[in-house]
Amino acid sequence: MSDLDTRTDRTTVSAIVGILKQYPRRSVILVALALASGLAEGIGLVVLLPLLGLAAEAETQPSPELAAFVEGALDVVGLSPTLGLLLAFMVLALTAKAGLRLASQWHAGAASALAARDLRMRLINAMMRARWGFYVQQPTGRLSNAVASEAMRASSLFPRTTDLLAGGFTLVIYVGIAFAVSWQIALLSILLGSLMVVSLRRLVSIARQAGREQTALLRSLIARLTDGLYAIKPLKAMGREDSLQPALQRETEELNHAQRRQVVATSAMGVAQEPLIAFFLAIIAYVFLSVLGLPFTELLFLALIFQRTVRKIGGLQKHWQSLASIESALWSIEESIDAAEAEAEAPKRHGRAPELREAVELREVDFAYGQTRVLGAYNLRIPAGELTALLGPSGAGKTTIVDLVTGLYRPDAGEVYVDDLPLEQADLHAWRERIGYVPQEVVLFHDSVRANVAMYDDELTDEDVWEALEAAGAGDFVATLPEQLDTVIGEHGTRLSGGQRQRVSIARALVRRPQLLVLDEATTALDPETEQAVLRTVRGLRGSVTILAISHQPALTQVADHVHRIAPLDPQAPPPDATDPAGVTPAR
Ligand SMILES: Nc1ncnc2c1ncn2[C@@H]1O[C@H](COP(=O)(O)OP(=O)(O)OP(=O)(O)O)[C@@H](O)[C@H]1O
Repeated sequence: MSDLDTRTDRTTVSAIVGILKQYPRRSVILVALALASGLAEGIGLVVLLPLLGLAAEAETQPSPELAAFVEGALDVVGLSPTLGLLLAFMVLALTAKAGLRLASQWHAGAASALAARDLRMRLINAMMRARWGFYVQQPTGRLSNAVASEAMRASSLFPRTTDLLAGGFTLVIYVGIAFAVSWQIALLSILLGSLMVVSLRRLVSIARQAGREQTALLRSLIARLTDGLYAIKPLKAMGREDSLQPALQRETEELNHAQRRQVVATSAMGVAQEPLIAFFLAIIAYVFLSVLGLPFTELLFLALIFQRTVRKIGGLQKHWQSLASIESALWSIEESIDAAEAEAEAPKRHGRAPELREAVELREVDFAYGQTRVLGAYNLRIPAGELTALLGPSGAGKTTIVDLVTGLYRPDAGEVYVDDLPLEQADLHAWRERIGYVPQEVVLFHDSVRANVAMYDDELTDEDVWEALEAAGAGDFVATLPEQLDTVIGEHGTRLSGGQRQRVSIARALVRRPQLLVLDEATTALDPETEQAVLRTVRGLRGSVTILAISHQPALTQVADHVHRIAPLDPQAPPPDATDPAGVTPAR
């Protein structure tokens, strides 16, 4: 389950500290509210003392000093400790405590939503800035899961941390009161409370482990499901959807078990605390009444203090358990953010904006995917304003060349130049803004034709979109669609034919009038007539637009100004010399 389990710096404490440090102002407010509500609860308890004094003989008063302190405090403001006043005070204090808890929870809820938003935005921003290589390594479902479910689970660390702090403060106040009443009962509360924590600590680790398993399983399940849905058509067509099901079912079952274990551990914690506290109370009552012969009123108050203090200790353990069960969601989303940030490209507007006037050139470029060498000292010149065709068998490295030209990959050696500007020193974003790219696999959104062509660029008008559709040979069929530009084309454009999808994709590449148009097998799905029409349009763009086209189709070679043939590198062969292994054949 990756390094979620093994990184020793990732503890519940570091999760709490991390989240508090990230929101210092909100944390201070939350801590102050927690403190105030703890105080209010403490006051509610302390005014019980004179009440008991009123109810019983003064000498059986459990803590005469504390009672005298309350009476003195009331005296300062000119009030005497009557039954009505004390009861009113208690109700007021407990109401104030409830109000403060409400304010604290409201604030924690808002903070939690903020934390979820921030985690999501950090991941989304890091993903958008990441190199192409990052996406190649990631199942997309994992990232979707991080944005949707992990951010939500991780953000609830904030309110749970506040609950823990509030519980901690109240405990400190209770322990203080307990000491003021009787140091013996205070020590007993701490001792037996700690004993309870130690005996139930296994339930915390069960919840933590179950939380980790859920995080890992959700990650894997959503990634698998996303992949499966992407490929659902061939799976269905071949009756193979069932082959996907066992793994999905297994993970769903495991998720169910992990979730159940967490629920059982959480409820067992609450359930197990009660009898333990009752057992402790019974022993205390027996010892105090029968052995020490304490009056009942005193025992009542001491038992109340003991029970409240031990309950607070138990409450802290419950909050701790609840934090432990979700901390893995934070580690998982942080892991995705770190991975994306480690692959960050140079920031926008960094370097010189390339002006393509002469040519794009690959000079002595070496490139390998890990151990797979694809290009060795490769040279290619794509003259500005002309149509260059790149031919070669499958796997020869044509798409890799396109990815180097667009700066999606960096060469291992050699360089890509735009005129005389090495891409290394260029403003990559500005360069890509000048590129129109039609990928081998058409990727369309479940949205309107307009959105698919303009790609949500508000500066593009409907006229721009129609013009691009006409140029791509798509104007006629879009005009016949029921809602024309507003027609929603389905998931991945499934409501269109393959050729229609390809034309929409070409229109998308043309709509911003690129300087460099890259067509990666862009006309393969078109009938010969449409292909000819599109190629005529593409050819007509020469002069203002530089075109790099990859194709197996002879049609392209007939209209290209230059045809380059590339052969796959022999993995056994020594590194090639500086001559172009592909050979360069001017076609016209
Ligand atoms: N991300 C990657 N990781 C590892 N190897 C890769 C990766 N992408 C491509 N390759 C390998 O690099 C080689 C060149 O791939 P590339 O896609 O550039 O070929 P191509 O000429 O465009 O092929 P086709 O005509 O089939 O699209 C192939 O052997 C391929 O298996």
